[in-house]
Formats: sequence, C-alpha cells, structure tokens
Amino acid sequence: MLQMDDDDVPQLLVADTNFDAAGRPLERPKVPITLLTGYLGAGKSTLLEYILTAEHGYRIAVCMNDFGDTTDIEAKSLQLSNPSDPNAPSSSLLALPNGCLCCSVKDMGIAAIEDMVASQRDKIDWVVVELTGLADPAPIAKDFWANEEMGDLVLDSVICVVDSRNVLKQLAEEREDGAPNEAQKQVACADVILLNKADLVPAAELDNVAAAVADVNSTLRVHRTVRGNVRLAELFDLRAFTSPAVAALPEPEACCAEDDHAHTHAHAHGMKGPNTVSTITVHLPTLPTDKFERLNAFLESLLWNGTVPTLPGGKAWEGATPDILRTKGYAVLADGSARVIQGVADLFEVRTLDPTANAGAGAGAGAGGAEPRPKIVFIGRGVDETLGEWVRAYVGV
Ligand SMILES: Nc1nc2c(ncn2[C@@H]2O[C@H](COP(=O)(O)OP(=O)(O)OP(=O)(O)O)[C@@H](O)[C@H]2O)c(=O)[nH]1
Repeated sequence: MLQMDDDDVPQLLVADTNFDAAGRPLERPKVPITLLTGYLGAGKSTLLEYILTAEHGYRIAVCMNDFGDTTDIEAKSLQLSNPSDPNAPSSSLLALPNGCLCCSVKDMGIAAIEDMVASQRDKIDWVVVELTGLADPAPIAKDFWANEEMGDLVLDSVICVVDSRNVLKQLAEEREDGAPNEAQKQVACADVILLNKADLVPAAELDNVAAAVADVNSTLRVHRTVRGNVRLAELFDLRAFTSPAVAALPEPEACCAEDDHAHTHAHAHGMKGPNTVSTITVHLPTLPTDKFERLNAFLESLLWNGTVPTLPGGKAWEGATPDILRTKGYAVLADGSARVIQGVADLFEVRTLDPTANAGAGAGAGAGGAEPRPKIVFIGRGVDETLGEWVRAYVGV
C-alpha cells in the first residue's frame, strides 16, 4: 500500500484569478490535472491501476482510453450524462472503494473532461488523463493550459512513463521527414519521467537510459520504477506550468555544469544529430528591463513566428529554424523582481513571480534546495550551442 507522510500531502486545490461578468477578479479553486504520456506498452495503465487502488485518501478521477483491466476492481458503475447535451451518450464512471473515480475517455475531448469535472465537482480533487501510446502530448497540454483561465482545471504536469528495456530503440527511430518521433516528443514534453520496468534491465543499462532521456530533456525529474510504483508525492502538486515550480528545474549533470552565468550547454551523450531532440540551457545574468524585453522579443520571434531574429549587427540566422517543443525559463530583473517563462510548442507565457510563494511543493526545489539560477531552457529539434549563443547575442548578455 502506498504511504504518504503528513509533509508529503499535496495541496489539492490551486487558487487562480478569474473574472466575473462585471470584470471583477474572482478567486476560485481549480482542480489540478496531470497528463500521463508514454509509448505503447510502457506501463501507463499499470501506473493508473496502482494509483486507483492505493490507500491515499484522495479523490482522483482517472480518465483512461478504456477501462481495460481495471474493470475487475471492485467498483460501482455510474452513468454520467453530458450536461451541455443531455441527449448525448453518457460516459461511464467507476466509483472505486478508495474514493477514486475511473472514467472511460475514449473519444472524449477536453470539453467532455471539463463537463465531467463540472458535474462531479464536489467528488474530485484531482484528474489524471492517460493519453494514447502514440499521442504527441504537446497539443493536448497546450489546450488544457490555454483553457485554464476559463475552465475548472489547471494543468499540474506531464508525466511520461517509458519501458526501460525498449526506450533507447524507440528514441533512436528516425522519421523519413526528419521530424521528431513520438517517443522523443513525449520525453521532450514531460516534467517527470518514470524509467519503468526497471526489473527487466540491469542497473548499468538503466544508467544509459537515464543519460539518453536527459539528452532529450535535461529538465526531467527521473524515477526508476517497477510497475509504476513511486510515492504519489513525486507525481502530484508539481505545478510545472504555473509559477514558481520552474525555478526549481534540475540543473544539468555535474559533468556539464559551469559557473559562468551566461554559459550555454547542449548535452552530447551520444544520440546527437541534426534531427534529434535535445535540450539547451542558457544561464542568464540579472537582466535590466530592456534586456528582459529583448529576451521576450526573441521568444516571440522564435516561438510565435517561427523565425530566429536577426542580430543587432545585421547577422541573419542561416539554416532551418529550430523546432521548439518546450520552453522553460526563470529570469531575475535588476529591480529585484523575477519572471517565470513557460512554453509548449508555439505558445508561451511570462508570469511575474510572486515573491511570497514557495518554490513548489513536491518539486524537489533545485539541487539541495539551493537558490535557483536564472536561465532559459529550450527543448526541441535543431537546438544546439549556436542557438544558445544567438540568444545571448540578441539579448546582449
Ligand atoms: N516486468 C514488468 N512488467 C510491467 C511493468 N509495468 C508494466 N508491465 C507490464 O507491461 C505490459 C504493458 O503495461 P501497460 O500498463 O498496459 O502499458 P500501457 O503503457 O498502458 O500500454 P498501452 O495502453 O498499450 O499504451 C503489461 O503486461 C504490464 O503488466 C514493470 O515495471 N515490470
């Protein structure tokens, strides 16, 4: 059975600001949502079964593509009609003895999940949605994230489960058009990764798997698991898309870390090539406002317009524009304020950090709880030192 210490208890409701019809700000609680991604057969359903049967005391609604093997869990089946269309076919819900709800989301879109939460609002503390094995999580994460201001849900994090025995092969598969494959996209988009089926792989090989996933996305929080068995506190309340969890991003491996504040770094543990997905971390000094605005302009150009901007001296970017799957950043301004930057594909936002907020429960706050280092991180294809140098030159740091 899963045990949680009092200290580990996640804060289940995240307050966010909304506005009423008269434009007055309105505090209202949101239900956090976790997206679960991972290649075919990696162990997503197994992790969900573990969550659904654990004695954690939380009312978690788990949305699966189908009920699969969980239907034999002792449960009471409920019928849920769609409140926005009472004539639409109802979806099935299983009410489980530990307070969890299991719902079948086959062909259900975001709106249906929102409706399900709205109609069961007093019965749900958290929602976990399993994506299909070949799904690119980025557009789905983007939709939930963009929808946040309107709906009852707030995106907490993307969790990726990988089959440690097969993931190296899956990551190395090349697409004819050179585009990132599904496994790469899933790892790139995630905040947490479970190196699952650790029982089937020798420890040394598991180290290689850990290095390979860090090559793709060095910001991941990594757990080695058997049948998804991990403390729930490692999966919930990470607030990866809302400030200030990003400030606690893991730093690059010791082999790569340098003290230079404007150091750029692209991992090079073996899988590198022009079409592989990788991470670059650009450390930033404290920025005067005008330089922060330059950084913002760089992001607008790269992410919104798909263009690497020309440098102040007139030098133009040559070659293909990097294909950015995820952006994370933390900037400290000369006036003492801080900004958190989050991006999924072409969508990004900058939030001013609330100086009174703590660095994110369960987020493992930086190495040894150290002060987070200002940085901007790009995860994507065609991401290398050249891009890092370009950011620095454009911003002027
Ligand atoms: N040995 C071992 N087997 C596991 C582990 N986790 C899951 N499995 C088995 O791997 C198979 C696939 O697991 P699932 O949980 O169905 O994987 P999934 O990611 O939901 O699969 P899809 O829905 O096809 O994408 C099942 O037979 C599981 O019992 C593990 O840690 N070790």
